[in-house]
Amino acid sequence: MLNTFEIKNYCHAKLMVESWPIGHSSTWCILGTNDSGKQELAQLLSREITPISVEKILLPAPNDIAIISFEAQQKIYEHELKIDNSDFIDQQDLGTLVKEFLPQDKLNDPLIKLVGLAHLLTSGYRQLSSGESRKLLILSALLHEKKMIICEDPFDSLDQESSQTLSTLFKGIIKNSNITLILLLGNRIDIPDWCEQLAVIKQGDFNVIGTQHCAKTQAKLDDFFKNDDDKITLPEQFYATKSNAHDYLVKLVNGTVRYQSKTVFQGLNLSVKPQQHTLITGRNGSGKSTLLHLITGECTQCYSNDLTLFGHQRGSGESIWQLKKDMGIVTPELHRQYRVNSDLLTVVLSGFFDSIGLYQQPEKYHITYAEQWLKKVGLNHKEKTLFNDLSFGEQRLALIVRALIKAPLLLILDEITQGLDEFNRHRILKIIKMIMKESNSTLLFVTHRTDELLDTFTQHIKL
Ligand SMILES: Nc1ncnc2c1ncn2[C@@H]1O[C@H](COP(=O)(O)OP(=O)(O)OP(=O)(O)O)[C@@H](O)[C@H]1O
Repeated sequence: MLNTFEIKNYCHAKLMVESWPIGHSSTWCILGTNDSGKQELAQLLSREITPISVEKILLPAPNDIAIISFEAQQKIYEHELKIDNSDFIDQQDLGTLVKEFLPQDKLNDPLIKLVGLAHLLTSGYRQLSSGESRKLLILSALLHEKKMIICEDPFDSLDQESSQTLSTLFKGIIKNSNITLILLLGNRIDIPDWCEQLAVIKQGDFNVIGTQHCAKTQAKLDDFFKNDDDKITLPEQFYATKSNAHDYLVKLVNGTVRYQSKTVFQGLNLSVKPQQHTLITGRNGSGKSTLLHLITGECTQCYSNDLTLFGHQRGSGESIWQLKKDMGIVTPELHRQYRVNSDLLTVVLSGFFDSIGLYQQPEKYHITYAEQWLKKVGLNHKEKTLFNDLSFGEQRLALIVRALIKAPLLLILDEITQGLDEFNRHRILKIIKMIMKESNSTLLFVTHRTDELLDTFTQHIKL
């Protein structure tokens, strides 16, 4: 007989589940805002947390459960950094290879090609783009035939085609297998139409609200996401941003980036004039982040390229730190790298000094600005919370504020809304739109989400 999964009267300091008849081979979407308890729910399912009391808990064995989330990706990345032996072996240590994440007897499985990872089997995990690493974890869970797959915001960081492929894949697999699929979502638009059951979680309180295609369920969902349209104004610094004295903020001529035998792009021309807000789109792995890393100096091939920033040719004396004074940067890479465990206020203040961690004494006005910004994104009550104790979405918000705080000439924003719930996403998009319309800052913006292709962008680069 097949097991049917169920939880009844589960009580934990941060989570309360009265009744959740999960069933078997079922599909669930659990909706909740950032820090609503979705993370704890995943930990409940994988038995990483222990309840104060529980009446009934029937779940697959922890080994039969896979959790795919930005937190899980971050943990793997940190592990990979720890085992990196590049300094000792005198060559680049690739770390764990993509193929080592997959069952060795299934390395020819057609699913690998279908999700676009076949050409990356011998790449190291750390070399993958954010979308590629997400696809790998999903693929690994499917090929390892986990009984339950819990996936947080599965479509965040996937390009349109990959999202479609994944959705079709999930739909087919669920129909023909014994997998129970639980999607933890922060945005209503991410609910796939094939998902049967919906539940919500708010401040740790979990409630089933019904089947998806039912008017009553939709009404409950609308009520859950009801929002008093909050009025946001830009801080004064944005109106005082100096304008750029040069014709171009960025000029890349015939740009090329290669890793060993792999060419990420070549012959790429990009010029961004002041106020020429630029949208960059393209498939996973097409080189969007690499292009931004050239500009931010993270990719050392900036020196072998004909690249001019704020009128300074790269490699002609101006240090990246001097150039970074005029840049505000948020990228998945920065989020991965921000591992100094300071409190939230300190993280935001570090934006004034372009540092990871804070090594300079901030002025009083810095602190006032930081507090004002935290209030604008609803995080003022958490200013003393350690960065690592914030949810992934809250960490992302903190890094966005860190980039905005000095009202820079150039804002480099790479998939910044990853992990944000729909309230926070719309709030950030509103701020971004105001910056484009009302200030002297110029945006370089990468996204996969079609509702983020704002009409305020004046240039669109497709890679
Ligand atoms: N250090 C490296 N060595 C080898 N390959 C790399 C390295 N860094 C990136 N790549 C590869 O270069 C390609 C482009 O990566 P990049 O992160 O720029 O893609 P992207 O367009 O931003 O993708 P996504 O939409 O998934 O974020 C990817 O296939 C990635 O695996």
